Amino acid sequence: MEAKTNLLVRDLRAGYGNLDILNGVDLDVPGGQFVALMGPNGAGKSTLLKTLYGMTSIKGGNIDWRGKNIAGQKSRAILGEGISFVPQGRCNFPVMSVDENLQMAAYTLRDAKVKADRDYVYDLFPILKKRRATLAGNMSGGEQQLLEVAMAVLQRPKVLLVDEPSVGLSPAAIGIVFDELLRLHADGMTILLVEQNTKKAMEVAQRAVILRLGQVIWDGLPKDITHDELGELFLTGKMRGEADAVH
Ligand SMILES: Nc1ncnc2c1ncn2[C@@H]1O[C@H](COP(=O)(O)OP(=O)(O)OP(=O)(O)O)[C@@H](O)[C@H]1O
Repeated sequence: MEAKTNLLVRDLRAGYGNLDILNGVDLDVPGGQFVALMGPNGAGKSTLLKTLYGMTSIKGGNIDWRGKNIAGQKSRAILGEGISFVPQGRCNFPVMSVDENLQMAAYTLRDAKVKADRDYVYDLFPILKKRRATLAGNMSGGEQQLLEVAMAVLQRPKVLLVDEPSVGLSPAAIGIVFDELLRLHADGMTILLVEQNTKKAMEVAQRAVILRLGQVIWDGLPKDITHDELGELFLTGKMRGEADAVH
C-alpha cells in the first residue's frame, strides 16, 4: 500500500521555454516522508516544485505518482491527483476574508464538499477559524502563510509542496508555521519543502536532498551534513572534499 504513495522522479528535465533548469533529477519519495530540498541559489529547487505541479516546460523524464506518469499534466489535474502546492511569496487574496480565500481555494470542488472541507481546515487551523471574517491582507505574515498552507491542504492532498514558507516571517511566526507543517506530517502527509532557513529545515525534515545545477548531488539524513558543510556548498558551489568548483 505504502509503495503506491511513492513519488518517483526519473531523469526529470525541465525549464522555462528554451531555458533548461532541471538537468536530470532522480528522486524517490516514499509516502509520508518529510523532505527538505536545499542547495545554492538558482540550483532549481523552486523549479523542481513547480515542475512537480505542472508549471514548467518538461523536456524529458518521468514523474511517476501512484503508478501513473503525471509529467506534463496541468496543475489542476495534478491537484486532483492529490498533490498540492504552496508557492513562494504572498499568494492569498488580500482584500478577501479568510473564509472567502478558502472558498476560492475550493473552486474545483462541488458545492456540497466546500463547507465540509472548510470545516476540516478550520479544525486543523483554529487560529484561522477565529480570523475567518478578517481580510487576509490585514493579518500578520505568519497568519497569511498559515492561510496559504490551509488553502493548499483544503483538498486533502497526499503530497504538499511548500516553497520558502519562512520568508519575511519573525522567528515566532516561523515556529508556528513549521509546527503546523510538522502536525500535517504527523497526520501522514508527504511534504517536500524548499527552505533557505537551513537550520529550521534540518530540524523538521527527515531527509535532506541537495540540488545543484538542476541535479541531485546529495541525499541523506539531515544529521549527516553539517551547517558548515552546507554554508561552504552555498558559498563555493562545491561539497567539502570535492575537487573542482562547478558554480
Ligand atoms: N519563470 C521563470 N522564467 C525564466 N527563468 C526562471 C523562471 N523562474 C526561475 N527561473 C530561473 O531558473 C533558475 C532556477 O531558479 P529556481 O527559483 O528554481 O532556483 P532555486 O534553487 O529555488 O533558487 P533560490 O534559492 O534562489 O530561490 C534561475 O536561474 C532562475 O533565474
